[in-house]
Amino acid sequence: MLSIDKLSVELNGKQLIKHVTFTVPKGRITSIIGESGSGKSMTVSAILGLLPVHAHASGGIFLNEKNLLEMSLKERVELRKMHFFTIFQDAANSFSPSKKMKHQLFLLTGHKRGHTKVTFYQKMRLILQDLDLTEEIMERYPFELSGGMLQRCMIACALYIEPELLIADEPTSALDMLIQKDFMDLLKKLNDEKGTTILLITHDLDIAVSAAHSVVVMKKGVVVETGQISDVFEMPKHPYTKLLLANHF
Ligand SMILES: Nc1ncnc2c1ncn2[C@@H]1O[C@H](COP(=O)(O)OP(=O)(O)OP(=O)(O)O)[C@@H](O)[C@H]1O
Repeated sequence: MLSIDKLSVELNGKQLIKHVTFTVPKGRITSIIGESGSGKSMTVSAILGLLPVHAHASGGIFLNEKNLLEMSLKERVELRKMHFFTIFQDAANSFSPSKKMKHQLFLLTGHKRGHTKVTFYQKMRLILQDLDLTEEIMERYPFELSGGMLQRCMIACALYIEPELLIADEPTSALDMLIQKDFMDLLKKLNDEKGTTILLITHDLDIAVSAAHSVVVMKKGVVVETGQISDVFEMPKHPYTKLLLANHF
């Protein structure tokens, strides 16, 4: 569904990622792993069309066979709005502190889909109930909710939007252990029940192995290994993957 082909990103004469190639199959969870600075977030920024201003991307990012790098800015904004949904590390930063949750949830979902507020309330209320969030949270401000509740709100948005691709960039890093598991269970449920394709970026190998079907291992801006998670974790081929796993388990 999403296919990254020899993607390179250069900024101020420095190559930040080089010839990155991997696929994100439809309906599966694919995880990018690698230590800090390996290029995980830069790859995601390129996919989202959110690279730093002077960065230059080359190669291909194909969504259903269309190369995103050949699209106009306007087309990419539209594509991001209609087909992608992103959950970042710190949900608190995804929301404005000065607006009630109902306005922000509407902007992230119903508004994007062209729904009226009445339709939005009807649908969102049911989704929140399913996630054990009372609809009363819609009347609250983000700072009145916990980090775990805010990440659940992001899942609620994904359930509403049903995006073609959900990108979760270190979604559990700001959560404590128990809430992390809870969040990952919801993400897996979204994939199981709705067939949502997920690209999960994490430096936490436990999270990758518990959730993903396949894995992309990055080191210093390069993909060193890809494959089914069980194959890569049981029989890693690249010395860097071996080292990562040996240091972890
Ligand atoms: N805005 C930027 N300007 C210049 N260089 C950058 C910028 N953002 C990232 N880099 C560089 O790009 C490379 C890849 O960084 P990236 O943030 O993609 O790594 P990462 O694997 O996501 O790390 P982390 O897990 O710490 O987020 C690093 O060398 C980093 O220093």
